[in-house]
Amino acid sequence: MTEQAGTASVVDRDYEDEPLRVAVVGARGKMGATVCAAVEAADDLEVVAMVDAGDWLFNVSDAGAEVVVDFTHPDVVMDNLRFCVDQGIHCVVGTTGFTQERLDTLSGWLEHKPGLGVLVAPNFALGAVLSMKFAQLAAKYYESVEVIELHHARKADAPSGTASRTAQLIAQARAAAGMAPSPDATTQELDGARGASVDGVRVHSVRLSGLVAHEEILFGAEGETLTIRHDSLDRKSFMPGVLLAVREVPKRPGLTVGLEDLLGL
Ligand SMILES: NC(=O)C1=CN([C@@H]2O[C@H](COP(=O)(O)OP(=O)(O)OC[C@H]3O[C@@H](n4cnc5c(N)ncnc54)[C@H](OP(=O)(O)O)[C@@H]3O)[C@@H](O)[C@H]2O)C=CC1
Ligand SMILES: O=C(O)C1=N[C@H](C(=O)O)C[C@H](O)C1
Repeated sequence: MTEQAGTASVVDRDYEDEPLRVAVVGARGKMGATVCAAVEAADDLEVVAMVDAGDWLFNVSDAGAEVVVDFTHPDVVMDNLRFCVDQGIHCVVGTTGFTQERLDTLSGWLEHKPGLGVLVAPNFALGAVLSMKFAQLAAKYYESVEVIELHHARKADAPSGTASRTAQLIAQARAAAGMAPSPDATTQELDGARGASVDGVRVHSVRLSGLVAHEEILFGAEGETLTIRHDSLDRKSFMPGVLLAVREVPKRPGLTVGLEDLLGL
């Protein structure tokens, strides 16, 4: 992907009856291809550019895109966003790898672009967003918690962005409630057997052909357990959330993280 800073300002929309012009970056990937089909099928949206690895990113601005949807790779997404922000193009980002440092960098860029919106969501599936919310609610009632995420074998990153975010939200809820760490008497373990610690919450990653995207949040207390499970069985499950974000992001200046606000959660 070729990147070059531009100077265009945020596009003002005064032709509401025309379809919103959308560019998809990562368009030949599993998610990108599904997004292209979903956008094309929506009467109020149109795909004006499809860009993938090795393509010229200026195709996006040359095509007059108003919103870019990025489903690429954690290694390249910040460069893509830098370009889009410089060009004044709103962004919907599904690509994972967003640390707090990256989000802060993005917020800093947006301070210089009043009116420009970027939405970053670790998961666009309704059930995944609800699962995170339910987990936040349950967190303070259970002394034990662990997260298991299960994905297709071609996934680049582990743990998943959704599992990391889930663990962070649980950790915040536990800290706010003044809870001690989950009990764990392990003194001897094979490396990795207890998963990764995300803000003190254990996260386990399974990679298995045949799967799409799945997550279980396990809570435990004396004499009971609670399991919250979500399954994306098809990438179409992400599309209502992606399309909602595409329609909403031009109306939401600054950085929005997650779909919760858009869903009224
Ligand atoms: N937020 C959500 O709801 C969801 C998020 N995701 C995330 O989205 C991302 C993509 O997932 P997925 O579609 O499965 O991955 P894929 O590997 O199938 O697709 C990524 C595509 O991006 C291309 N690409 C790589 N670098 C660039 C670049 N610099 N510019 C443009 N295109 C580029 C890749 O090309 P090449 O293969 O040649 O490198 C590939 O075609 C991941 O981070 C994943 O975790 C996935 C599902 C849902
Ligand atoms: O790579 C995937 O497939 C997915 N990635 C996102 C993540 O890492 O959380 C969202 C979903 O789990 C599918």
